[in-house]
Amino acid sequence: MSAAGEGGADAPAIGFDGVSMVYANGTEALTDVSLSVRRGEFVSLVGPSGCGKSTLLRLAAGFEQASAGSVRTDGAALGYVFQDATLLPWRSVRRNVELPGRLGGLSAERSRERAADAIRRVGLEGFEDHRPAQLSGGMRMRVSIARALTLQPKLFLFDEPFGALDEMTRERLNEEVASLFVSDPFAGLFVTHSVPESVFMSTRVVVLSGRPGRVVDDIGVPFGYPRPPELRYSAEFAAVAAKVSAALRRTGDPAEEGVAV
Ligand SMILES: Nc1ncnc2c1ncn2[C@@H]1O[C@H](COP(=O)(O)OP(=O)(O)OP(=O)(O)O)[C@@H](O)[C@H]1O
Repeated sequence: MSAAGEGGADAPAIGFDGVSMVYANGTEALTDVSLSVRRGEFVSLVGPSGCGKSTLLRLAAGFEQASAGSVRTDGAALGYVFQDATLLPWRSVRRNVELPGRLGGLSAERSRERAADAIRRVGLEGFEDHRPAQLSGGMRMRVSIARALTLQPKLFLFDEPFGALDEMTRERLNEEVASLFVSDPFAGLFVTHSVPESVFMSTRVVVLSGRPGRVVDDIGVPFGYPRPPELRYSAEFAAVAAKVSAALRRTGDPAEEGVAV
């Protein structure tokens, strides 16, 4: 059972309480997950492949209904960035980014303004008239982030958005998303298979067990923002990453081998 759009001024942007999820074919994806994320918190979800990370995001977005427990949001605007940029190939960058505003009933002028602002925030000024095929993978992902930004999300869901990118591009995009978070703190829920990425981005890293996923650890990351790129090479950073890796090892699932450390 789930209920969305409830809670007072101090309510978390997203709260899972005792959530279990069994798909119609009988696959048990999640069991008894309780977790909440407030604005100003950036929470990464890590865990073995197939442990239900994407399922949690889909529940947060209301794309799926939990089989048990409750999923509550504070009703504020939500942004979702998928693993693939999922752009319309025949539309320009500008027209891709304008799309959610138009579909959401904004005027053409307001959609244009929001799109221009979002394109500037992700550093794609000058590429407005390009089509997706004319962009690099990293730029396509920036378009996808800009498209979500036009909704002015207070809850931002990221489903392993940078997994397909090379390391340098991925690190740059990590820094850019972190700076979007600093400039207008949303509640972030970020799925990744990369331990360093989870630590670099987050205020907390939540570790899920193998399927059916349940929370096995919730590790605070004691660094402020903005985070300099060199942070990744510090002893303090390595210590937090080691904690996350150790928690993943405790999940005892062979799929954990797929987790980059
Ligand atoms: N619509 C669906 N119907 C049935 N089973 C599903 C459905 N969606 C996901 N599953 C199953 O639920 C489990 C959890 O899937 P989910 O995609 O949430 O895991 P994940 O942790 O995000 O995986 P990965 O890390 O590999 O992306 C998997 O076993 C998957 O096959």
